[in-house]
Amino acid sequence: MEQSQNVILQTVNLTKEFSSKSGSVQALKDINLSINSGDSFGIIGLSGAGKSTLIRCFNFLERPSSGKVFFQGRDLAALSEKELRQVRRKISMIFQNFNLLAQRTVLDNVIFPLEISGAEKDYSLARAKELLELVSMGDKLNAYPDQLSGGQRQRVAIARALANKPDVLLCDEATSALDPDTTEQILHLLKEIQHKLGITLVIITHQMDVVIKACDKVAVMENSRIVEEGKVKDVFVKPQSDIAKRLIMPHGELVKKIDSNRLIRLTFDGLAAGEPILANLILACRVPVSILQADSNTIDGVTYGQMLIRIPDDNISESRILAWLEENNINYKKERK
Ligand SMILES: Nc1ncnc2c1ncn2[C@@H]1O[C@H](COP(=O)(O)OP(=O)(O)OP(=O)(O)O)[C@@H](O)[C@H]1O
Repeated sequence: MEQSQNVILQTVNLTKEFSSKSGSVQALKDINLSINSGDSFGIIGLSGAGKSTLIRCFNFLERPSSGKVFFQGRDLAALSEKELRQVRRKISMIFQNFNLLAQRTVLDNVIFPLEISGAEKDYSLARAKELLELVSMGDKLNAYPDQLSGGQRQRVAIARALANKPDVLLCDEATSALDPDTTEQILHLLKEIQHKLGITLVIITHQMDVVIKACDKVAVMENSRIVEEGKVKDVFVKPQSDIAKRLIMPHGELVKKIDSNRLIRLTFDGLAAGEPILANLILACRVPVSILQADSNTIDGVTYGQMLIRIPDDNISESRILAWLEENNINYKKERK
């Protein structure tokens, strides 16, 4: 299979079907995805979209029903069990519920995968200590998992996942059980590790915030398919699919509740975000406008924002406003109920 040298993980026409007593479920349909080495790649979707199944196919914890998965150009289906075990060491994983061994200390949890891979004792001890320093858990070597907070447990899980020097770290809702501050710290740690170790991150989440904070690229999943893919800032500023729009600005319920059909959503990029767009619009068009919801985020040091506004309920005001938005190159979309 031809692929760019930079591609580390690739799926080609990947499908996965589960059979159960109540019938079969198509968890993945025709997934074609290429992840480059060093990327921080987000996969976002609502519950049941197929994200976990997809990430589990990346290291063959789940075998595809059809299609291919390539890791560093190697077709995983063609590997022996032994080769697959070696590949799995290079594609490690962290989880929402941390999956630490409760009877082992922090240090022994990190040593565990090194024991399994047959590493020498002295090396394992030194490597585990070094990794626990890296995740700021060097002072908790002898603690047990149930003596730690969620954020600390995830730090230990990250250290453990790095033990065998993986090329890819798969993160399955790794921050979903954490509070917002701890989430931020863990995402910061993951980014730091990505830069320091040159590792590829694949982050599964249902939260757009996580993608914005930690990823450069994103694929949006819905009903077992990838419906949109691109750089995070492009998807954030101009989401194409309805599901991406919902995930970015979940105002569907709000729009339904508002007694007006004259709603406009503005999306603006870094250049415009600092400018008083609304004040300028009101001054230029001489119409009252109210903000119903506003949200902005900083990606790569540039602010991107969205705003849902209500405009007066008459055609003249509306056409004046739309003309002004066009003239000023501001992205907008009329929202319908
Ligand atoms: N082992 C299994 N047996 C049967 N059905 C399964 C199995 N694993 C997943 N599914 C089904 O496949 C679909 C996709 O599930 P998956 O867990 O991949 O979605 P998800 O996007 O990760 O959602 P969540 O965040 O809720 O886990 C769902 O309909 C789910 O019920």
